[in-house]
Amino acid sequence: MTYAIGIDFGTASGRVLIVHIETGEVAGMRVVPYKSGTITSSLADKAIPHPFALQDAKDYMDVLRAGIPEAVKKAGIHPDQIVGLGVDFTSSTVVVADDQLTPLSEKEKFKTNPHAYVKLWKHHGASKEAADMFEVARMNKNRWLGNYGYNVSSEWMIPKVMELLNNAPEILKETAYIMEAGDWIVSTLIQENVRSNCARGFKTFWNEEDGFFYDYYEQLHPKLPSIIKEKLEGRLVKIGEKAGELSNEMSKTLGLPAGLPVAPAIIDAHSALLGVGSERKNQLTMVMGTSTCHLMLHDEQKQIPGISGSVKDAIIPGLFAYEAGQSAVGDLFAYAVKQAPNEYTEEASNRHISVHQLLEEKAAEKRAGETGLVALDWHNGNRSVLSDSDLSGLLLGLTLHTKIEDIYRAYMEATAFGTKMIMRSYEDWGMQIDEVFACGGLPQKNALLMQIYADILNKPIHISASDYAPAIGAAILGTVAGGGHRTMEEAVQKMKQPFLKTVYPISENVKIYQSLFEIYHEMHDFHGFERINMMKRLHELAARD
Ligand SMILES: Nc1ncnc2c1ncn2[C@@H]1O[C@H](COP(=O)(O)OP(=O)(O)O)[C@@H](O)[C@H]1O
Ligand SMILES: O=C(CO)[C@@H](O)[C@@H](O)COP(=O)(O)O
Repeated sequence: MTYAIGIDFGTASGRVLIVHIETGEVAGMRVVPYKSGTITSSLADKAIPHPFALQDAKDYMDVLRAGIPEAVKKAGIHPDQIVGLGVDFTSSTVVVADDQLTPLSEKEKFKTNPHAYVKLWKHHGASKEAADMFEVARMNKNRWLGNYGYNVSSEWMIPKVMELLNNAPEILKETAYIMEAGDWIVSTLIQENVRSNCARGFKTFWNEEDGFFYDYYEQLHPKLPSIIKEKLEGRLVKIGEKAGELSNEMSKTLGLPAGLPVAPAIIDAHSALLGVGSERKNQLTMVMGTSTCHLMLHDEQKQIPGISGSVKDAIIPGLFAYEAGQSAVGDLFAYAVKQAPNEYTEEASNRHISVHQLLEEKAAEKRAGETGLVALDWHNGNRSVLSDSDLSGLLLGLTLHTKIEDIYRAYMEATAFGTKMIMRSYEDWGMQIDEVFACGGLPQKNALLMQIYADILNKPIHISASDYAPAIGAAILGTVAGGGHRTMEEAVQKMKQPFLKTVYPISENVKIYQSLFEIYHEMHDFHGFERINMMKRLHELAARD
């Protein structure tokens, strides 16, 4: 058996890869876009509230049903040659399901109820709940939040559970399981309610020693502890183990052997670390797509303010995985693309290139600093280092001569400045960064972007040759679950993807960007003033205890 299946569920599509377990070569692949995409305005003409970002779980099943048989066919292999299957998923992407694992959105009476649908990581309907949770922790000297950057994000699972409790009791009543979408897929494949330690550790305030923080939940809502017990529990499976075996029913649907070993789900960005082979400390990996996640590994746990968190064994057994992030990166560039004038869209269409590519080309004609613009990239809030989804973006320096490509460039620079803030936080807390890796959909699509990042971070950046590092990581987990390699380390060494190239900083640009970063920093501190002060106070308080 020489192949593994890795399935990466992103924000806009799912990607199924068939990967050779000795060489990491991708033998077959199928990308399946989600039919309903991200639902933000209405369900069957019924308007939904503004900050909602929903998906239909049916689209995930289509990725399996359409993607797996086609990827296997493209690879030209027999299903018996497959050793195991792994899944990675965006997170916290939350499914509510009945006791048969059927999502409640499939029930006729809930067809237009937004709370019955999948709540995507970027769903901001739980902002109030996240703020309330933060306040309760603050009143308790911040006791539970140290390993989560001293913050609560509305992107996480528990605020979303609280949102259901406050706004959708009718849904909660019929919900047997509240699940990470990754766990839901794996549970559906093996027909058993299982939960992976990766998303559970990062998104639900859980750790292996203490379990869930029930004393915290009690203070949030009297009903919350029992809801967590009833609907979030399930057999725990750790990264590097086997979750179970493909059920007979799913084997028929997917054309795969019954009993095929299935790995526990891993968060998409975390999986990418395995795919690029960044499995040691002192390496920073940027997974750049709709959003960016900044991952590191370390042998100690440090309570770094403003990051998304740190969890033991979440990526490589024995090491703490650290995550920080920016909640709008590709999305921010898409926002600029939408504002491009007709003449630009026509030019792009005549030349058979995307508007992104056209804007990149035009932006590359300007030198560093030439646009006179500095932007703050908080159009979808700030994930790190302030963790406040209500913060908004800024654009400074507009004139009547400013063109859309200037703004596009300013946004690229702003996201790189945001990454520099994150890098500084890691370094300030003794997490030395010797190497920077970039993967995800963006690095290969936009060469200017990566040069800007190298110049602003003032570090060489190794770019993965694969756009699909998370799916490779998932295939690595599938291989290990199926016994194709004995250890994670062995599987990573055999299956990791090569680098396409390394982009080096240009010293002239580095100097210019150092002064622009000072302006970005001032904008950051000015616009994030209240949040920064609150975090400083919390941190002092925690340090005194
Ligand atoms: N040439 C480009 N330059 C910059 N951003 C791009 C380009 N083409 C697409 N994008 C952005 O890439 C994002 C999708 O990234 P990708 O990694 O493919 O998906 P996901 O984040 O769902 O895993 C979208 O937000 C889109 O706006
Ligand atoms: O938040 C996380 C990981 O914790 C990501 O799943 C989320 O940023 C979505 O990632 P994508 O940009 O869709 O790849």
